[in-house]
Amino acid sequence: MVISSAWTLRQHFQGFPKASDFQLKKETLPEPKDGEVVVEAVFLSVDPYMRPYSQTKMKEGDVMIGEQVAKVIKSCHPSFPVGCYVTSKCGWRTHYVCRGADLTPVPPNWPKDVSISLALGAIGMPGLTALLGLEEVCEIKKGETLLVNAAAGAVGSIVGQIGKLKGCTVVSCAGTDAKVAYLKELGFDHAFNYKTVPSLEDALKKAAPNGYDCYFENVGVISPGVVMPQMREFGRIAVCGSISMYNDTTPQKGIALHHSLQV
Ligand SMILES: NC(=O)C1=CN([C@@H]2O[C@H](COP(=O)(O)OP(=O)(O)OC[C@H]3O[C@@H](n4cnc5c(N)ncnc54)[C@H](OP(=O)(O)O)[C@@H]3O)[C@@H](O)[C@H]2O)C=CC1
Ligand SMILES: CCCCCC(=O)/C=C/[C@H]1[C@H](O)CC(=O)[C@@H]1CCCCCCC(=O)O
Repeated sequence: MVISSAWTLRQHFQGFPKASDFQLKKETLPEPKDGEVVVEAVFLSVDPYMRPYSQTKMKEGDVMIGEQVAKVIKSCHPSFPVGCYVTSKCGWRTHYVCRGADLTPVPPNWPKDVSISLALGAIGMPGLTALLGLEEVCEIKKGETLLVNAAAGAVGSIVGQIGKLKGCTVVSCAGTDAKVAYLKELGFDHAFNYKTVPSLEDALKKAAPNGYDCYFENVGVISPGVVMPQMREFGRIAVCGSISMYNDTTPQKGIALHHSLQV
């Protein structure tokens, strides 16, 4: 018998999420049927999308959505033997009975010195988002100048690193000096703290006097009025997210790049 603990949404978030919006519940799991497995969570992910998606895709009392890296502890599916690792969208819970068809295997040749948590990060959804945004949306090319914000985050840090691998000049910003130091460690060409620079406009101009070919927008805090005049002719903008707005209780006024983002 396996008892699962699950974090549920006690009530929809109003503004910034609070601990009291969640409730931990226990549940006794049934035995797996043919084609099913029981998984045990190893790593859970907490991602920005959960804030807006909870509003539209969850009802109060539901288990929090999310992906996890998990270990198979009981199996009735030949492709997922006991002991193998998988990624699974089974939310914030310790254990779950899943259909094998809903699981993605973590490759068995995963390097021993690389944490499997990366299957939720650089090698998972955030890394793929970075790759797709740069290659498919921005169609980035060698020699171009790329601007990325939330650059120390799961998506932004991969955006900048792919940009460097592609031979681009990477201008990055983040919200603390410690993060800016990390961006420099990653080898990004320019990094600044957008909260403390005297003028965002000047910081962007100083880093790239000839302007930007690509802008990977994660936050929604640099106003279009500042960034648009600094885009080069035929420049491309990937509006990946607008995290600074997810906790807003009233929509922000003015022109924004993110207005067509929907969940
Ligand atoms: N379109 C898609 O398919 C996907 C879009 N996304 C989007 O990409 C963006 C980044 O995601 P991800 O890298 O996973 O995020 P992380 O949680 O790794 O990083 C988020 C960072 O955003 C910055 N930030 C700025 N304003 C706020 C705010 N008001 N509240 C919280 N954080 C803020 C902070 O960095 P700092 O201190 O530097 O300001 C924070 O650390 C999000 O907008 C997300 O929704 C993510 C995955 C897929
Ligand atoms: C205005 C909201 C913008 C949110 C942008 C964002 O962070 C999107 C992330 C999704 C991306 O499109 C690809 C994904 O896998 C992200 C999460 C989608 C999860 C849906 C979860 C539903 C569930 O588990 O039931």
